[in-house]
Amino acid sequence: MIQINDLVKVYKTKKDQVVGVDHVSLSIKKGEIFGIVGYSGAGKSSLLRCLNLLEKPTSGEVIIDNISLTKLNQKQLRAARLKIGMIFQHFYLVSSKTVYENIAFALKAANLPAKKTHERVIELLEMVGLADKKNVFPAQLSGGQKQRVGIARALANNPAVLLCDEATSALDPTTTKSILALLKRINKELGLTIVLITHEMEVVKDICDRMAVMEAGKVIEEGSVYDMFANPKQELTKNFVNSILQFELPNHLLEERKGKIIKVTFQGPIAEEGIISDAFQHYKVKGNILHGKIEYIQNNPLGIFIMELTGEDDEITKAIQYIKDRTKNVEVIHHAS
Ligand SMILES: Nc1ncnc2c1ncn2[C@@H]1O[C@H](COP(=O)(O)OP(=O)(O)OP(=O)(O)O)[C@@H](O)[C@H]1O
Repeated sequence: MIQINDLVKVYKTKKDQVVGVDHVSLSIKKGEIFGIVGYSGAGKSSLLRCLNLLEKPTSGEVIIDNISLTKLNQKQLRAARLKIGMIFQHFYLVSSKTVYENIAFALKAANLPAKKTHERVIELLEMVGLADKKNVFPAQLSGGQKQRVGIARALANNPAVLLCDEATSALDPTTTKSILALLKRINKELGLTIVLITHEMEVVKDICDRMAVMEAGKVIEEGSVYDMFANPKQELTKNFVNSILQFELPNHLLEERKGKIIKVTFQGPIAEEGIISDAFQHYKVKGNILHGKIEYIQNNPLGIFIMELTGEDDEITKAIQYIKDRTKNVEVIHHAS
């Protein structure tokens, strides 16, 4: 659906040049929700804005729905852009127009008869749950409602792709959840491909199917959201995952322990099985859970437990092996000295 080939964006300033996007290649499938995460300055906005050519790439190619956007002339690009909706952190609604007019304005380029425009605006307002707000001005809306107008406007021309630029970053956690639920619903109902950029891993965990992590203009890791949570490889990805799974134990707690401390990650349905209690039954080992959590990522359980094992060294080794054989992911994080 979206193919990004060796994309580079260099900003030239008077004195020097800044690389915003550094040789990025990505494939985003039709109908998926793809998240791009990274800290400030990583190049997320630059990459997203290159996807609809709001920023002109310095080199490389962007192909959407088999059309190479980077090869189009201005007129062709204007037509192609109608198929790419975009929403923003700060909504960018026109303050002097009502909700209805803000949405109708987006339909201007489509040159629909007035009746059709009216029907479409009403349909969009219903889709985003704002039918009763059609005559109010943006200043009278909450942040979440403004973003709903932004979504309705972005969907006006039936786009195939929706680009979301930190769309929930200005919203409180409850409103964020409701906007994410709306995005998920339109993704399912309309088969819309969604690309979102965010610095919040929670957003990715809630609605994305796959994700990429960016640092210094480059994509340093990509994969299914579940795999990235279960088995992050790069330090930065681990930091993002830890921002949700927060499993750092205080040093003094580690120092007070007498046994071996292990971190076990259970993937998929296995998280629901009693592997640990089985291990304790089979071997003369006592376990003390120091931290534990089961997260559900796209309805798949991912269990992470940190525990102290005490007993004979030999028995502990066997118990660890028993758990390892069944979970594949056991890490000894501390030995008592
Ligand atoms: N118009 C511009 N002119 C010059 N440099 C720019 C411009 N836009 C972005 N940059 C630079 O490109 C790099 C990537 O910025 P970008 O805004 O894409 O990152 P980001 O990950 O989206 O960060 P943030 O979340 O803070 O927006 C940064 O070093 C930034 O300073």
